[in-house]
Amino acid sequence: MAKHWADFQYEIYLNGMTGAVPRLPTDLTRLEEMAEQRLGPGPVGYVAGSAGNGSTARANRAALDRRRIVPRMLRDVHERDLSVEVLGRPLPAPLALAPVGVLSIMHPEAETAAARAAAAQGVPFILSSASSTPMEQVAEAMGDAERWFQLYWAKDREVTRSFLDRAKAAGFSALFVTLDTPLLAWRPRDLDQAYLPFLHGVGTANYFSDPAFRAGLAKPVHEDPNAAVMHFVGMFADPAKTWPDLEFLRENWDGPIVLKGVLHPDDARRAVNAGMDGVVVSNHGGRQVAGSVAAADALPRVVEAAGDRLTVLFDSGVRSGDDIYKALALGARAVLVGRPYAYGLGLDGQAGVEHVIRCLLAELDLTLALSGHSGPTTLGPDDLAEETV
Ligand SMILES: Cc1cc2nc3c(=O)[nH]c(=O)nc-3n(C[C@H](O)[C@H](O)[C@H](O)COP(=O)(O)O)c2cc1C
Ligand SMILES: CCCCCCC(=O)C(=O)O
Repeated sequence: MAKHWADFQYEIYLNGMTGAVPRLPTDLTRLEEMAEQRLGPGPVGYVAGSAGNGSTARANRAALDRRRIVPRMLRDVHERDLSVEVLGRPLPAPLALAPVGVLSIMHPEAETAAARAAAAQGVPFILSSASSTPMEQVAEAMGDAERWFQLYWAKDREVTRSFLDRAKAAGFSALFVTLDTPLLAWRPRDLDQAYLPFLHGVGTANYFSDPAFRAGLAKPVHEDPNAAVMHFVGMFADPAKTWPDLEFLRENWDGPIVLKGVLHPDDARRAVNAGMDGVVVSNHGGRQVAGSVAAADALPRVVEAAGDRLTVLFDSGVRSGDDIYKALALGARAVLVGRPYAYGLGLDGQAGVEHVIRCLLAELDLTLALSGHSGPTTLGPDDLAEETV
């Protein structure tokens, strides 16, 4: 029998009999405020912030909230199984941790603690290329657990090649290429505090440890760290890239390639033509295009365009198990979550990230069961109604 993630619920109640209550709230929307009180406005502002006046982030939430679940009754749900296959890999649940850069602003153990939490819960960890920890160290912390690598597609081809070689050698099985960040967006919350973590003594050890990156520096990183950061900022992504450039990645990566940040159905068709394996329907959690379409509103059209030719994943605004349910019902195979686990990390390290994963999946398990589903594979658009007001 598959694991019932919902058992976490009674674990919490039973622990309560000895006076113990969870260290973190089980309504994950409360984490941001707690994190801000604990960690201060700079780092949490960077994590919580979004592009422009925040309308894309709000639209992400509104698009999920507007869709309502239509539960079905009297369907045997006593045995449930949340497992799904994603990119040819069996996963215990339709969830992965999204790539989030420079996690050392949240916790000294940064990506290593988050990756350990993912491994402990059997959820894939997607490591950001802008991580504060070299990818080899993260891989070592994960043993043989499922790990995927997110690539910012650098201007310098040798840096990209070096990252791909390192990721392959470190056992990352899939490549997530982020397309929505050829430039850093206009982010007022960070601008008003003049806070960009990379320039606050944090750096990104993943780049700074890379031989091809270091070859482009006039002085070693420790002699001129700000110059190293500005070199990173200037080359981490490339606004000149176009679809034919994907050929280089296809030639240099043997495993699945997923394009992150696709919102238009024509881009999904282009992904198919370019030999890609999947897309993440995402607007980067509202952090890139101010005024963008909500990710959940874009999802059905991308799913339709992809047919069975691409694995379609989803992120942006997921805060609860019922949000995951809705994304799956709209056609996503699995969902990524970003900010909630970054706050969990900031508040309680590896345990905080595990708490976030377990809350999301317990709530998903219960929402499925209470709505008449034994697992994610039977969900479809008929399980949702859309509020029109
Ligand atoms: C602080 C922060 C840093 C991020 N860094 C990256 C990154 O390095 N690479 C990337 O592809 N996406 C990055 N993202 C975007 C996430 O992968 C994801 O798309 C987004 O967080 C999903 O929205 P959510 O936070 O509402 O779950 C970052 C997001 C946040 C909040
Ligand atoms: C200037 C470097 C930007 C890295 C972007 C990290 C990210 O994806 C995000 O903040 O969002």
